Formats: sequence, C-alpha cells, structure tokens
Amino acid sequence: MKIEHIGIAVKDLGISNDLFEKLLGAAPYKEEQVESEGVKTSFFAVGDSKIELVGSEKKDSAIEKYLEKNREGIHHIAFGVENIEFEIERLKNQGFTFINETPKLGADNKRVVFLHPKTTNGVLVELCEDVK
Ligand SMILES: CC[C@H](C(=O)O)C(=O)SCCNC(=O)CCNC(=O)[C@H](O)C(C)(C)COP(=O)(O)OP(=O)(O)OC[C@H]1O[C@@H](n2cnc3c(N)ncnc32)[C@H](O)[C@@H]1OP(=O)(O)O
Ligand SMILES: [Co+2]
Repeated sequence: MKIEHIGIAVKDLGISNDLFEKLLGAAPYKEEQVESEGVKTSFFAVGDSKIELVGSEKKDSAIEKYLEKNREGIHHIAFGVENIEFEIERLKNQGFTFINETPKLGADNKRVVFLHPKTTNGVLVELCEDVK
C-alpha cells in the first residue's frame, strides 16, 4: 500500500491550480472531469505520490455538499493497492464499512472505492487500483 494521493476540496480549480503550481513549482500533469462524481480534478506529482485538487461541477456532488459545510482543505486520503477486491474483503473482515463496495472508475485511470469516515477515525479513505 502507498499514499496514492491526497484529495483537496477546492471552490475554484483555476485559482487553486495556480496556487499549487507556485507552491510545488510545477504545473498539474493532468486535469480530468469525473462525470460520475460531478467533479473536475487536477493532479500534481509530488515525489511518488500526488496532490489531487477536486472541484465541484454539479450542485449535488459530494464535493459541493462537503464545501457547504466545511472550508476548503484536505478532503480524503487515497491509498494505492495492488488488488482492490482483496483489500475490500480484508477490510470488511476487520469491521470497516464502505460507501461503495463495488469499485468504480475514478480519475487518473484508477478503480476506486471509498470507506465511510465513521469507521476510519473520521478520515475519508479512498482505495485506488490501476486500471489494467
Ligand atoms: C472518484 C474520483 C476522484 C478520484 O480520486 O478518483 C475523487 O477522489 S472524487 C472525491 C469526491 N467523491 C467522494 O468523496 C465520494 C465519497 N464520498 C461520499 O460518498 C460522501 O461525501 C460521504 C458519504 C463521505 C458523506 O456524504 P453525506 O451525504 O453523508 O454527507 P454528510 O455531510 O451528511 O456527512 C456524513 C458524515 O461524514 C462526515 N464526512 C463527510 N465528508 C467527510 C470527509 N471528507 N472527511 C471526513 N468526514 C467526512 C461528516 O462530517 C458527517 O459526520 P457526522 O459525525 O455524522 O457529522
Ligand atoms: Co481521490
């Protein structure tokens, strides 16, 4: 397992892209719309991990809802795994609950699931597996 990315909820992706380009000294290596999530993301490489900026594109997106109640900032942590189905079973057996147990297509060519923050010490956890 590795820290695949840190997801940051942002109100304005353009403004935050400029800020993180200044902060990290490099432009995002990609911007990607994730229709199913109603979000637009941009990715910055940081060593062998990433920063994922996530902006809402739809009124009912998870990010829109989050930003109605919280200030911009770290939204989730994503762990990269080799075998997402194996990890889902392992974690279910450990008592963790999932928001979606069936992996769905995420950004940056990944299959993703999310664990519910109520079972992960208040941290929204995403698991990512490379789409093969
Ligand atoms: C997948 C594309 C991309 C990628 O990397 O590939 C992304 O990462 S997109 C990121 C945006 N998508 C998601 O976050 C999907 C998973 N999230 C959800 O399904 C919801 O946001 C959920 C279920 C976590 C919360 O939705 P809900 O409608 O239940 O919102 P509430 O405000 O009622 O929250 C309930 C409860 O959860 C706590 N909460 C909510 N968001 C977070 C968070 N980001 N980190 C920690 N805790 C969170 C919230 O405080 C409430 O707690 P409570 O104790 O009940 O007050
Ligand atoms: Co993410």
